[in-house]
Amino acid sequence: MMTIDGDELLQWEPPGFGPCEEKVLVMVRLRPLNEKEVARNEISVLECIDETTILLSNGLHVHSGNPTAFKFDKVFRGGSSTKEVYEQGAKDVVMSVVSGINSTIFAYGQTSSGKTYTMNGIADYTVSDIYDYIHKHDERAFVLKFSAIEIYNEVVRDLLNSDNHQLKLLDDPERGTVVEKLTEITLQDSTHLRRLLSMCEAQRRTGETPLNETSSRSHQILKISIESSSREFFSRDKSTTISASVSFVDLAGSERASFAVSSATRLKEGCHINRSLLALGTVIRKLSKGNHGHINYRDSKLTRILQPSLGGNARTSVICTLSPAKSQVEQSKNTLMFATCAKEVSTKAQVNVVLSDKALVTYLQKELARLESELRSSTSLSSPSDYPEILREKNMQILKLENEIRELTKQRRLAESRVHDLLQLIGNIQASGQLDDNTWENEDSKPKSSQKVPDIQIPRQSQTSNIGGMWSHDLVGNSNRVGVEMERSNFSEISDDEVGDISGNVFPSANSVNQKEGAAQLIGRSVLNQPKSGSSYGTKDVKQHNMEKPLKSIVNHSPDQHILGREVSDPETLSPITLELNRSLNFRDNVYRATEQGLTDDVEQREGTLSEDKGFSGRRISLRPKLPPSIYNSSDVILSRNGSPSLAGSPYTGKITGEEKVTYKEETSSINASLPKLKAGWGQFEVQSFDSQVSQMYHGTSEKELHPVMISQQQDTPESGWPPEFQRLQKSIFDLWQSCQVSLVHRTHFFLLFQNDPSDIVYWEVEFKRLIFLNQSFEKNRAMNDSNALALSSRSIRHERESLSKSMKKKFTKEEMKSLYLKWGIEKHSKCRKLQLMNQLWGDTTNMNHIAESAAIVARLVRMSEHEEALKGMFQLSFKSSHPKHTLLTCNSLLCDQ
Ligand SMILES: Nc1ncnc2c1ncn2[C@@H]1O[C@H](COP(=O)(O)OP(=O)(O)OP(=O)(O)O)[C@@H](O)[C@H]1O
Repeated sequence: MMTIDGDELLQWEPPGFGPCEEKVLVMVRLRPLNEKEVARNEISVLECIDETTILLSNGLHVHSGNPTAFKFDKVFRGGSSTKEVYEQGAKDVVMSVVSGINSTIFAYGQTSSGKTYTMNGIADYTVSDIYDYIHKHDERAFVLKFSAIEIYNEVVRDLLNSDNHQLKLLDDPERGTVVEKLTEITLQDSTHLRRLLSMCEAQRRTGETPLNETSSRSHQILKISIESSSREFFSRDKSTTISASVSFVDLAGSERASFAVSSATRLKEGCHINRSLLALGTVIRKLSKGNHGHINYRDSKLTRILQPSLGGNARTSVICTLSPAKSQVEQSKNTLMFATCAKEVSTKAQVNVVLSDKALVTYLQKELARLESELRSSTSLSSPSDYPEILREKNMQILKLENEIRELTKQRRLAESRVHDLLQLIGNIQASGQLDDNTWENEDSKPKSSQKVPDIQIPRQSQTSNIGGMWSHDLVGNSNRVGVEMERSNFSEISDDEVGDISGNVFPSANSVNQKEGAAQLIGRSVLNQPKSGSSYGTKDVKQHNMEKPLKSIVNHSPDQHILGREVSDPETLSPITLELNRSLNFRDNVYRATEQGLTDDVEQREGTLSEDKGFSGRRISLRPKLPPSIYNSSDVILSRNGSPSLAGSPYTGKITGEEKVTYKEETSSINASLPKLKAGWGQFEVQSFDSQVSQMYHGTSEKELHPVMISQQQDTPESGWPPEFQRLQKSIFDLWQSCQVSLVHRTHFFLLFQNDPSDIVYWEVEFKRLIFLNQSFEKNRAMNDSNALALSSRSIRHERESLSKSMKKKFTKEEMKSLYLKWGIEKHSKCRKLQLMNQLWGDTTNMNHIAESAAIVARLVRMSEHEEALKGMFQLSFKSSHPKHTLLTCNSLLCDQ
């Protein structure tokens, strides 16, 4: 048995963090002869001869006859106090609860042998120790809850609710058997808990039997649940919440019915008591044999409820109480037999870790890193000089994907031409006002009834996501997650309906379609929802053609087909980096979806005070995260997450605390401090000169015809030794962000993410190219005077600013806000000061301090400041080879890291 005490508790973890198999701890407690027994001149037939052995004699006296010795983990003689029983046996098991391990302690024995006497004492000492522990560990926040039931005549009752209702047992796939509608009270302090314990004692069914005037006629289960997490806002432990419960089970007397019975009521009780104890005994006996087979926990409510403690994931201890009196020798023998079987039962104790969303993201990141490192293990490249090699390798992968794209493009064309035919047909049908067999021009073109037309697939609305207003469309679709993503608002040529996943539903048989509605279903919303004017087919045709244009324009934006120095031979080939980025963002999208539910929960918790039932967010590591479908837009991401998507707040939060409000100054300085790292990193990374590329990328112009922004930047004096190429590129990006009205959250994410690793330059390049495209799209909209498209993008950034301004109050203290207004020159009595501030952010693209401060403010508002790496992992955009420690991504390492 492992010893856990005091401060070591939180560091304790079972070997390998996985389940730790251990035997049930079995103790025997002998009580002294009571007054009645003494009065009857009873003699003692039981004696503890050492700390682990008890002798039972069938004869007149324990030393006469032929005593049988029974050995247990611990035996306590009549004179032992309950304190000794607790300290020397029970404490070790019950206090596992504070380290996240469920534990259970049973009292088993015949009536009047001292079960209640022992359990009350043990519960009392446990309460003291738990609260002692909590006081010594004020770096962690604890939430304690209490519930209590009794099982009387196979009926479960809530001891904290006096209405006597019968409670149902439900089977929960994740939590096992749960008691429905059970009262669970959040504890304030030890006095509160003791008050509740007395209340349960008063509520419990007792009755008079010949052996015990206040005999407990029911099985009582008291349960204290403890959840704890670090109080520190940025603590490494914060992301891990541990949660466990300790149960105190005081069973009803194990005597035979006839033995203690004095009335019909007692007889009925005795039958039920015996039935459940018999089921308990059977379960224990089967478990003790090791060869488990089917264990029928469902034979009684008692065994159903106690299932986790019997061979489950709890640490379990059984205290068998005995009367030494000769008159009860048979009952004592039964108790000792039960104890002997219980000794052989094993459980698999396990730390119950509840992962916060943040920890879940970290976990997924690490898992990803591990998988990536496995993939790369053949090359094991690590130094910056190896980056070109990595790039080459990636290019190879990209070429492979490009081939796939070509193949899929062919397939799409084929499908389109069939859709074309079919639409024409439907056009005819619509024209004739009727869809009947005559519509089909000839028998061959008419699909047979109940026959599918397998290779015609309907374009359907693609799942789009628009996180922070960016990266919304996947042009190729889910089956081939390679495509080009671009900002929805700036890509007005493509509507949701057009951006399709060609792997839609298989066409239904034509014969089943005999009405216009049928036809509408047949060709799908994306086609029939076209404007009524003109032929729907014609419109679709044009739009399908347009759909290809952006793809081509991305490829063709550089006249000589150079993308990052790689020649692109096929005009349909996409930029490798675009492809890589897309893959990353799809991954990010998935992670966001996976965490969104928890994040929303987190927000709910922040907004209200901590309720009894919602003390903690987060998921148990063993549970699969639910993946609610979600479509993001820039305002959603800000409003619903209450912060950056990867930065799900604390697993345990009531209201935002003062600690949470990390000062704005700290954030700004941390961002400023990290800028030199980029500078240093630049030197190590072999980069091509961007000057020529950059100039060519602006509308295919030569260096002489630079964009005005670039020209002005070229005239700038380089600041503090930054490589001028990078400065120019970065400033161009800042300008383009501004002119393309790119989401502030995106700018901040990007700016904060890509500044520590020399290889990040690649992403700046990619971002630049993407922005060039967006800018062209913008220009086109302007040229076409497409006020709708332009208004849409302005609206989206305005919404974002409004959303950010709304969250300012929560994220900044009044003083901080005041000093921000002062600093940013916002008049004291002017209106909408928060919005004014938001409108200024990211505006001065020539001033690096302005940029860093803007990023710090936005980061603070969406809580992303210290998590660049986490976000980067989510974007899956690091070329860094994984650190070896990441390869051992087990729960164990996760916990250790925390
Ligand atoms: N170790 C002990 N030392 C002194 N008195 C004890 C001890 N154990 C039990 N007693 C006394 O014996 C009496 C019966 O104890 P208790 O009610 O705990 O028995 P029980 O096993 O719970 O009985 P039942 O199953 O009928 O509820 C009580 O008055 C209690 O104070």
